Amino acid sequence: MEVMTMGQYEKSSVSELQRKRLHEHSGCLDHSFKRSKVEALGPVPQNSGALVPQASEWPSNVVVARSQNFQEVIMPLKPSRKFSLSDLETVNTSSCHGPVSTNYPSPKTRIGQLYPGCPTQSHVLSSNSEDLAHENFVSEVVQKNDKCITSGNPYNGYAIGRKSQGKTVREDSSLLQAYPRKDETMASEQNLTRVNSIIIGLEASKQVKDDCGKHDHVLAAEGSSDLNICSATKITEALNQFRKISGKLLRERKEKLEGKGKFSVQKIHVKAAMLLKEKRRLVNADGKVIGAVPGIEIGDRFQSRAELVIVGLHLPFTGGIAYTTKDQTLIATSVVESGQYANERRSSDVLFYLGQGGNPAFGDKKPKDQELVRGNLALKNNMVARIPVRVIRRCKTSLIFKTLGENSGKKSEFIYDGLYFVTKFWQERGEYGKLVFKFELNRMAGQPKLFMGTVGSSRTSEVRHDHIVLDDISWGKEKIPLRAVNDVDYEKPPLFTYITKMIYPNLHDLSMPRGCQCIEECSGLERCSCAVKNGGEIPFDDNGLICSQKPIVYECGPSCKCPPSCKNRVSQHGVRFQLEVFKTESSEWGVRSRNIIPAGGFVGEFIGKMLRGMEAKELTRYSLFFNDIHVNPTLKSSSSPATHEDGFVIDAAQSGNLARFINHSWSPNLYAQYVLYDHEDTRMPHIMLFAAKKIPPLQELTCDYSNKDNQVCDAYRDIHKESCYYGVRARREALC
Ligand SMILES: C[S@@+](CC[C@H](N)C(=O)[O-])C[C@H]1O[C@@H](n2cnc3c(N)ncnc32)[C@H](O)[C@@H]1O
Repeated sequence: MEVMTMGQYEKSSVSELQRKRLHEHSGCLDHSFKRSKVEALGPVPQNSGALVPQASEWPSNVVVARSQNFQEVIMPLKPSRKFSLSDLETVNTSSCHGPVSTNYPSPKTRIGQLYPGCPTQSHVLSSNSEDLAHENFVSEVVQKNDKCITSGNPYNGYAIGRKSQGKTVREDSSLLQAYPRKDETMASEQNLTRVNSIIIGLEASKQVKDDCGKHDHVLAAEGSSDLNICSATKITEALNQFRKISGKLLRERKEKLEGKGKFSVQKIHVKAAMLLKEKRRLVNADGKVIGAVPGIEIGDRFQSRAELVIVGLHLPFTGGIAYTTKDQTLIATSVVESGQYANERRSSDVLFYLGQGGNPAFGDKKPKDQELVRGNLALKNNMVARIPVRVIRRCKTSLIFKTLGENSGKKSEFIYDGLYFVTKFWQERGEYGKLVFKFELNRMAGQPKLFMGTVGSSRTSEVRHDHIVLDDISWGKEKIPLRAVNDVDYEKPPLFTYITKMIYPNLHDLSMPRGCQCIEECSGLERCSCAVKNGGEIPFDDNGLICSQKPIVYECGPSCKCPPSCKNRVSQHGVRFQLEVFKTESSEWGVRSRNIIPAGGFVGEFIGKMLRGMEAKELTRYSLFFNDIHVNPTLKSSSSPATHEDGFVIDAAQSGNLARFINHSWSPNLYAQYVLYDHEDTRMPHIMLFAAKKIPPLQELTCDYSNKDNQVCDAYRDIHKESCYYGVRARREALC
């Protein structure tokens, strides 16, 4: 029944109440610490009075936490139960500071975050060894068998070490995430299992099970000496040095220019960073740290990209994806969400990250398709190996940094958001009409939430907190998940069966067209029979954008000899843009894209059940019928408007796809193009929707269903004329 402390506990700031609570826990506390038997893990600082008992005397089931002032509290754990964060709730950690002391939430309870996974037979000790004493909140987990010592900073995760011949060999690892703050997410056994498996994934070949008994969370990491210096103190020092040097260089440059002419602050930053590199003052200089960087916490803010380099969080000065080589495989270590590119946030935990390359605004002279190389390949490898990547977000800030003795007037800073898993990647058409890679990154569970103030996550807006009511309305049937967002109420879109191919009437004999004989890509030359049907041309450009509207476009089909990549196969490949269903202001559902859609870009097919008009007894709000006498000669002339009974109807009420949510507008940004490729019945072509003009992200996608250009028509064409969401009937904008 006693609270044990080490070192300065007598002078500790643990309150009476706290003592009492600790006291209550102390049933199984071993009192046998003896100063004479200290086995320090390094030189002991004067003021620490560190006591580290010999292994044989380590009490079982205790935990020692360290407070802000390096005061330790020993707390008992009940035998046979796992350590719980509540055991440490009372530790006095009233304030703290970190490498960039701007935005730390109260560290209360965090100090315990190191321990939840410790097996009960382990001891959790603090250490005041010199190198640890300079780090804030460092504690150590020491295993009883005298073989493994796990030490770490509860703010950063673990540093891993081993006990060898009575000496501690510090082999730090930055591979672990910090455990969550208790008040947000309790570190659970599940979390630990996950974290363990990450490490195992990362360091499988280095696992030191033999040394460490059965505790596979104790692993030797590579680059140990580098990682050792990754402490908060080292980081703070490096940052201070950097700010000093870059400040001096900036002042000199300003003086030289005497207020005239411009200079690049970024270049000066790079120069200052290089000077520090020469002095070997950079942290994680080789960029090999995968996972959390010791000494850096979620929420740490940095003033420039150069500072990310200085602290080893993200090494390239400009590139968005940092990667390293591990076992001869490229592995991404970090990405910066700069807000400059078409990255999108699905939520605060899900990021769609644009791959690198092919962007004329950034190095590449001409837009081109992105390739699966360098950072893109690395991110893919992270996905395959389930290796997390650090995410750093650029934030718009109201903070004015007062470095250099003056207001730098910074409008943005960089904030460390934590570790993310790459969960998916795909190709789509980018802003320049070229293929780009998109990676879906999901924030690892169990990390502290990011309190970021205002964060500019995308080029257009601040972080969006869309209320996602459904992750994927296609239930995995489309290549890209199509989420449903509802910021109006909590309703989900109406249920229907999602299909990706048309359902045709049973009786109808759909004959396959004769395909072209082109072995390679089709071209507009006469020998391509599909091009001939298209009037001697391929109706799509090299970027897959449709060149002009036609009564019918003939794409190459299943009986053509050309490859699937043929330029004359576009709409049959399905949805490429990141589309979503959303609740509109009129409380109906609509569709929009999270990407820019270039003019002529293919958006989707109106899919449903094809019915003979006569069979479609009632038209629903999800019915479209063909009303084009050029396409369907069986229809009557336009002077006597055709009804749906004359031809065919696509009904998407029961079974359909995303297009069933596209609304009508008199000023649409999409148009319907008839396309044939897998059958040749002109009475029931595919209805493919293409962008009539460049459509900015998040603008509602609309189509004119009023049979305006002898196209598709919905059952409500007359209603549209009277009551349309989009106001009075406007003059239709010219198609590009
Ligand atoms: C293909 S659905 C579009 C999705 C629909 N908004 C929903 O929530 O399911 C077409 C139906 O939506 C409604 N609608 C679409 N555009 C409209 C508009 N501009 N004005 C009024 N109603 C419209 C009509 O009821 C129409 O029949």
